[in-house]
Amino acid sequence: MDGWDIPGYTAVRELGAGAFGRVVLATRDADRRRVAVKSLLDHARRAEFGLEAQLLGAVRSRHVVRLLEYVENARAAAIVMELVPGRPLREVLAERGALRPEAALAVLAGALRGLADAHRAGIVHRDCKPDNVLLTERGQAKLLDFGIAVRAGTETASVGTPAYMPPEQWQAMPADPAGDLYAATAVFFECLTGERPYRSRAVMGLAAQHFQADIPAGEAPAPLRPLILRGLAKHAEDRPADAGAFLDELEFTARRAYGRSWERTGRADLAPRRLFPRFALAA
Ligand SMILES: Nc1ncnc2c1ncn2[C@@H]1O[C@H](COP(=O)(O)OP(=O)(O)OP(=O)(O)O)[C@@H](O)[C@H]1O
Repeated sequence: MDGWDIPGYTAVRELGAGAFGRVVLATRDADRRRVAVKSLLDHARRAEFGLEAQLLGAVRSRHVVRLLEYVENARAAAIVMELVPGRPLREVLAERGALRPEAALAVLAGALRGLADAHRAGIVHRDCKPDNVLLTERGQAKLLDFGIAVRAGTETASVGTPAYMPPEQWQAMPADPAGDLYAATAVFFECLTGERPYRSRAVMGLAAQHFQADIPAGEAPAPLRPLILRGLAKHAEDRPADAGAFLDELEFTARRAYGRSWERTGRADLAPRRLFPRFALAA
């Protein structure tokens, strides 16, 4: 593969490319283990990339992709991760549009579990969106891409993905876990309806909608509207106290509306092997 210079790893094929790097399926030469390697293309961003690896390495969670190693030398820098056989939620939404409510709830539950573990480690993800949620073969959601994550309380310029960004992130307020609950709810809304909550094409128009527009909870199935209203509350203090508290609300609501096996039903609906036979990453 062009430009591949990560000692100890052999590239197999590209999995995805981002703004500053690319993610490659590779094998670890020592034991032939298959891994995902995110390598840096823009070396001016080495410090940020190192921080991404450090923050990812600080999170221990079944719902966050696991860091195996950070490789750095004069020519290259690479984040070596467990390979998650699955598909990005973005792809699944593009193919299917809205998901059934139980599947949307399973995605939100997985994202909240991953975020709860990140928050427990003092880290705010700041970029929860369908591109950064992988659905495993068993239909579980795993968070990835800690590229703009920071320690809670850090002040930075306003960065993020406009469609999912909470009002306080637009205002460059110190990073707060409550912002991740907002972004996860925007993703949940998209899973339920096939649309983002706010759709202005102009960035400033989108900002205004996040700040002022009525929360479009009416587009979601009636039993789930309270979750949308809580998670997309304009003010952080009106959202659930933390990801764990939001999970409790979710579980209570889901069980009442869809019965005790809502999560099993939702995950079965998301399991890529059944729905997407072309997917063969694990083979
Ligand atoms: N551990 C992994 N296992 C399997 N696939 C992965 C893994 N990590 C990343 N990918 C794939 O690579 C894509 C890009 O990953 P990631 O978002 O971390 O890169 P990025 O360069 O930061 O991208 P962007 O700039 O779009 O945020 C993901 O959407 C996913 O499809």
